[in-house]
Amino acid sequence: MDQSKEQRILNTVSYNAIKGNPESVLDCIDKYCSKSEWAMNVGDEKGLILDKIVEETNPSVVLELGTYCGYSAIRIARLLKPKARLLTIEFNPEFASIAKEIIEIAGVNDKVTILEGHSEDIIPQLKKKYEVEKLDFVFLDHWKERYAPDTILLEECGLLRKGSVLLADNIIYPGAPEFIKYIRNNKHFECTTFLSHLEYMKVEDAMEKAVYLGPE
Ligand SMILES: Cc1ccc(Cc2cc(O)c(O)c(C(=O)NC/C=C/[C@H]3O[C@@H](n4cnc5c(N)ncnc54)[C@H](O)[C@@H]3O)c2)cc1
Ligand SMILES: [Mg+2]
Repeated sequence: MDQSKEQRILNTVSYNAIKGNPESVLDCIDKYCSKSEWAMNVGDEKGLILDKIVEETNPSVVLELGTYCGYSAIRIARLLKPKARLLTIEFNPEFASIAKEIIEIAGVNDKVTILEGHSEDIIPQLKKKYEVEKLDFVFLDHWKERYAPDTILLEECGLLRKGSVLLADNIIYPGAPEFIKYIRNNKHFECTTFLSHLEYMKVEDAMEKAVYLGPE
């Protein structure tokens, strides 16, 4: 049976990237996905916006929804301070195992834990099972119609604190209209839109940053 695109991405990383060098893994994926096969990594252009917001926030505990091949997990983890950690949720077992290998090649596996399963099942377990108190930073990049319900779930589970930062990919393309409707007219969030482009394409896209202001 011929290989999947994600397996081919792992092959090119394993063959071409410098082991233990996260930048070289990111470059390798970006080159492959812009030259050979498009894939839904946040990419180099939106990646720079992600970098800046992660550096400004300097989070200790990060949650990512939608690991895919691990590109944004590596992007975030490489910027985290020594004790900080990233939990990333992925329900597709093939993607989870490919991401695990790519994250190991990048050398950031000591900071990253891949939680295999549906976000709606795992988020309620974060406090008790994964010893999370509060989330400092959440990157949303999974199915777009899950952005709003999962944001509500994070609030309900008491995982957000005053200043927690949510960053959502693709709010223009493919778009996350329910999430935008929910978050922008919500007095508990302070929103900012970062205009950019769809990864590896000339198509308009954007990321939405939403800072949680607290439950009152
Ligand atoms: C046809 C087409 C292709 C690409 C685009 C453009 C485009 C550009 C982008 O940057 C995109 O992020 C996307 C996009 O659709 N992303 C969805 C990403 C899902 C990943 O997350 C996983 N997952 C999905 N729901 C859950 C869930 N509840 N719990 C746990 N894991 C979940 C999946 O297992 C995948 O690993 C699309 C538009 C149209
Ligand atoms: Mg995306």
